[in-house]
Amino acid sequence: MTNAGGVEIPIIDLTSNTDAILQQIRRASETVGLFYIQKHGIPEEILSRCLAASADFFSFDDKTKLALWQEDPPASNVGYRPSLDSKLDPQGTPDLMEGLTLHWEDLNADEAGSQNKWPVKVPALRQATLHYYAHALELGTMLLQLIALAMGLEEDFLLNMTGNNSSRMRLLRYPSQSRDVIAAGSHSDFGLFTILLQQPGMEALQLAVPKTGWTVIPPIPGTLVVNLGDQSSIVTNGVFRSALHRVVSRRGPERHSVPLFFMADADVVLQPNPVFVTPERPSQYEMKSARERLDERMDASWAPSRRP
Ligand SMILES: O=C(O)CCC(=O)C(=O)O
Ligand SMILES: [Fe+2]
Repeated sequence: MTNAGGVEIPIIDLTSNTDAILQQIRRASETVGLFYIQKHGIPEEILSRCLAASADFFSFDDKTKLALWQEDPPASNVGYRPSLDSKLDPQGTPDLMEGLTLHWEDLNADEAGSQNKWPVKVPALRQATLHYYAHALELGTMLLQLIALAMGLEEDFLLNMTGNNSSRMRLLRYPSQSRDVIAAGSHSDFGLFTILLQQPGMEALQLAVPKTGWTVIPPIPGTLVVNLGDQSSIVTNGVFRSALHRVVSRRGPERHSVPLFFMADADVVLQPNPVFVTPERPSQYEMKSARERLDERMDASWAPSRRP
């Protein structure tokens, strides 16, 4: 457990007994929608190499980065977007981070056929990010099963929603700051859950905790953060909470992070599982496809295209 402003956020040891893991996932998911995992099996150097290659990419000039331009979704969901191009909180100020979005491809597949946009000037980026992606997908598969069991559903319930691997990874850089600012607006993630790799030593992520308010979720050595997204709330009719979070950049150097979003496939119809719907608790969500819901959220948070 770590105590964040009076709230207990578990650090779940993934090598411990399954019942203990499920109990901790369930409790965290019903209260704050976020937990840490440790002994997750991904070697430290895979994480640090991914962050280092990402930092290397972002250090290049705008021309190099803008060559990887991501068209407005839904036309495209891979590529580069500069700072101020999204409003994760549609009522807030534009987000300060720049980002390169990737989707899964096999490292051994021919790069020429890749749907990702890779910078020719940073050849090491592909290997470093896909290495981490491969490990994180394995971990994500395990989490899909554990979270489904923690929901009281069949082990394969969430896995079956993600058969096409609609996951997305984003490499993010937050610029250095001369004062504390909201760098990514308050939001919940759109998918089932997110595995978040944070740069060691930099406190910036904050979680809205009921009755407590914004609480820092610091990077803890040897751990990764897992936060639930809206699709997990929908499946459980609101019993599992999607974590409301934001990023506050502190005065100081730039920061890097790598969220990996696990999402239901676009054609999956999202609705509460019947076990969560009772006469006392009718369905709180309209039946819609994952694609429809994603498009709605993207439309709301995507600032008008500023392609230079
Ligand atoms: O950079 C972070 O720590 C969080 C980023 C985030 O919340 C997001 O991209 O959805
Ligand atoms: Fe997020």
